[in-house]
Amino acid sequence: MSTRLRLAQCGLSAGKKARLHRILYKHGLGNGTALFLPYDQGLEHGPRDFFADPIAADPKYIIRLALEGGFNGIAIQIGLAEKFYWDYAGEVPLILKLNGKTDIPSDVSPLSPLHASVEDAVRLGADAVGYTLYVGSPAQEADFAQYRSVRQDAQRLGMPLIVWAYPRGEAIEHKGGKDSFYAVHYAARVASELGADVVKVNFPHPEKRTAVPTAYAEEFSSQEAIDAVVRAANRTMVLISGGGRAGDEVMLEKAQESMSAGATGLIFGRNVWQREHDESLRLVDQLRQVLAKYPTP
Ligand SMILES: O=P(O)(O)OC[C@H]1O[C@](O)(COP(=O)(O)O)[C@@H](O)[C@@H]1O
Repeated sequence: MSTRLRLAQCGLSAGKKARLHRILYKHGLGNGTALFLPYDQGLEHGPRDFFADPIAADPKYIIRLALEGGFNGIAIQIGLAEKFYWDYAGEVPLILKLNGKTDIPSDVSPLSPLHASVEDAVRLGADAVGYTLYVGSPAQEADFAQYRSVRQDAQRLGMPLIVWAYPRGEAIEHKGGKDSFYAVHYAARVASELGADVVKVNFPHPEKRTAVPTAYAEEFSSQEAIDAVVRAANRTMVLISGGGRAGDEVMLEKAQESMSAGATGLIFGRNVWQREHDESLRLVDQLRQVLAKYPTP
């Protein structure tokens, strides 16, 4: 289904539609696909993520990289948005991440607390908000309740809601793991059931089959798995996460399979900025070439 059709059929408010239209058609390739730059890892993982290329610790450098690379948007936390986005407001869309946590506590029962609001996003000129939902966490009940208040605010204020649907916690570790096909497939469906406008998922790994429900125990190719994930999200647009550093070939194949499955786009962070500037732009250019093959005018 084309992005425009999705926007037309989803009963979105005019505010959500206008913002999504701006992100998808006025930035990036302008063809209905999206390439986002996530930069919340300083909170989620700590400064260790910047060791590979220390300049990446500088938020100004990253925002400029997003502009230079022709990204559709940059996802950052409130502190960086307030101190750094102002200089570039409107030049590259802002996705304000509303919740987040450190990785210092164990991942047994994760919950990502809120520290910004949809009102903050409106004030800062954001075109979308991001919420991390830990699908299957023992703290899921509190997470769902917190998510509900964000969804209602986003609905009221016409702000598109992007859900980082991340299977996490003790239970999923015993059922294939957080990036098994079973886990990612389920997460995509959960985000759609819970009213996300866009869902961001990890690329599924069908080979991770230990203790998964029997329906997932047979062999699936990675293309079959990502096809099913995008279908599971139905009218919710899908973005595929980058994950930790991997080879360029692996990343390009992931991009190709995701777009061919009908994903709206990619949200690659560490694989883009954990390297020298020219190398970052070279990978971005290759990713844009993949997106250019899947326009949804
Ligand atoms: O899988 P983890 O460790 O929770 O990673 C979370 C991080 O991954 C992202 O979702 C995507 O970024 P990357 O492309 O760097 O993986 C970030 O927004 C977030 O900080």
